[in-house]
Amino acid sequence: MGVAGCGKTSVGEALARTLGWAFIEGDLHHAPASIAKMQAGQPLADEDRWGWLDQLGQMLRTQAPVVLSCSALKRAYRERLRAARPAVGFVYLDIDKPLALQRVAARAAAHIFPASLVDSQFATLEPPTGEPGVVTVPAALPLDEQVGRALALLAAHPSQETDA
Ligand SMILES: Nc1ncnc2c1ncn2[C@@H]1O[C@H](COP(=O)(O)OP(=O)(O)OP(=O)(O)O)[C@@H](O)[C@H]1O
Ligand SMILES: O=C(O)[C@H](O)[C@@H](O)[C@H](O)[C@H](O)CO
Repeated sequence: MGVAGCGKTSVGEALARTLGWAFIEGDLHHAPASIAKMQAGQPLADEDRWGWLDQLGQMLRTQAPVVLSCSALKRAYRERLRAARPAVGFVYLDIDKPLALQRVAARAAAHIFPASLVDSQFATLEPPTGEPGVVTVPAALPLDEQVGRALALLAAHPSQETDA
């Protein structure tokens, strides 16, 4: 979990590969209207995200063990996923705004998400610090170290699946 550009896809895929688990790319399950909204430079609102979160929650419930990439920016969004799958764990990829902007701008031409929306991601973000079943991983660390830290969460909570 985390804002655009924090590394959800990169870390999630690498973690799933290491574990031999399936990987679900949360961005592929946004409604077409939500994709269009982001492409038009408008941030998603709660109403755009509830149905998407419920769909992802159902996938967590039925396809576990699995690694899912999902922004899950607000506590209420994470609670929605926890309600669907109580054993879910979260890998919070902690990134600062300059690095997120740099990463999102670098890939803007090939991606649904414009750099102009990065500010809104940080405005929406409620960091999960202090919530149970969360590991915070700096987004600037090398990938293999990030995977190692995510695995440590699973070692501490063996029944936990991971939402990167
Ligand atoms: N640990 C890392 N070190 C250096 N670069 C990274 C790291 N993780 C990801 N990146 C780079 O940052 C960019 C964004 O990564 P990625 O697409 O995985 O993030 P994301 O959170 O899934 O983004 P989004 O949700 O906006 O699609 C990519 O160009 C990726 O190669
Ligand atoms: O909740 C959201 O606002 C979205 O899920 C975004 O975070 C993006 O889809 C993603 O990060 C960009 O690729």
